[in-house]
Amino acid sequence: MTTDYSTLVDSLKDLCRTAGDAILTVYSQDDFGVIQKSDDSPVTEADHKAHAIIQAGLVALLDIPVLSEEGTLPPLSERETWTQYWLVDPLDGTREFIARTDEFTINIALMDKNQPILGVIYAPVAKAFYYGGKVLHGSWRQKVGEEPVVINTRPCAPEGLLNVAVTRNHGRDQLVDLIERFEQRFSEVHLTVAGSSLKTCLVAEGSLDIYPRRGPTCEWDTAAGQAIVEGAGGKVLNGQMLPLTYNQKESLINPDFYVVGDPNAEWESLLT
Ligand SMILES: Nc1ncnc2c1ncn2[C@@H]1O[C@H](COP(=O)(O)O)[C@@H](OP(=O)(O)O)[C@H]1O
Ligand SMILES: [Mg+2]
Repeated sequence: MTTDYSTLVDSLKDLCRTAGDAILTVYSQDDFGVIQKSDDSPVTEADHKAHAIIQAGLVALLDIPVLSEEGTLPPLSERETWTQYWLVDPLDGTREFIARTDEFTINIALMDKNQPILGVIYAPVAKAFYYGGKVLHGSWRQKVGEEPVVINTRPCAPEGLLNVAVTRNHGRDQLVDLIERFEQRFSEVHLTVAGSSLKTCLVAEGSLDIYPRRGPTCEWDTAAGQAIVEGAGGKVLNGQMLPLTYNQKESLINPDFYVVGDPNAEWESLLT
């Protein structure tokens, strides 16, 4: 059976809207409960509500396994048998949600042979979608109620400005050396702080050049963004300058990675 990816993406956007509204209902409360998970990261009622809506909605769309931050993690022996699966972060940027910065997202990736082939990211406060991937032959940004706009990454030249996406939270100390190297190579380096997968979206739409991430993240934090940035002409590289891999080990922790808008720029000497 062939999949109609354009129809599928429309349904994914509807599902994100529904989950986003549930997240915003919690966000509008003066006081919502925050629980610390075993990895010491926070989780709220909004994460759980979004997870339940997305899990049920995805299975109804395409009945393949769902791997979600708020679901159960099957052992690798079971996950290895999957040819396709949904990889989901129902609320990426929970710390942003708790700090009320508005910069949190829903992330849904369709994985095929352990590669993200389609991604949808939704920012509920901005009411903005980013979506795309190789099966759609491109990537787009769309505000609710408006037409989609094609997005492309931008070229990056050593003599010019380098605009770098950085996390607002822990993990910035590991970037100090790298940013010094950037400052030696580029005439000007500008840092843009943003929460969640929005950093990858800013590279995908050509607003920024690179999002370096050192320190732990999980596969559901990167998969949808990777599909989108690849559809827009960029790449997500590990420290060996190879694409990130998925579903290859028991743990879903990513290595350090670099989202680059211009894959032809001379990154290797800077990043390795
Ligand atoms: N110690 C840790 N282990 C695993 N992932 C971590 C982590 N610390 C941060 N992250 C990941 O970084 C994401 C947030 O990135 P940022 O701070 O740049 O917005 C978190 O997403 P969640 O909010 O979905 O948990 C989480 O997945
Ligand atoms: Mg999350």
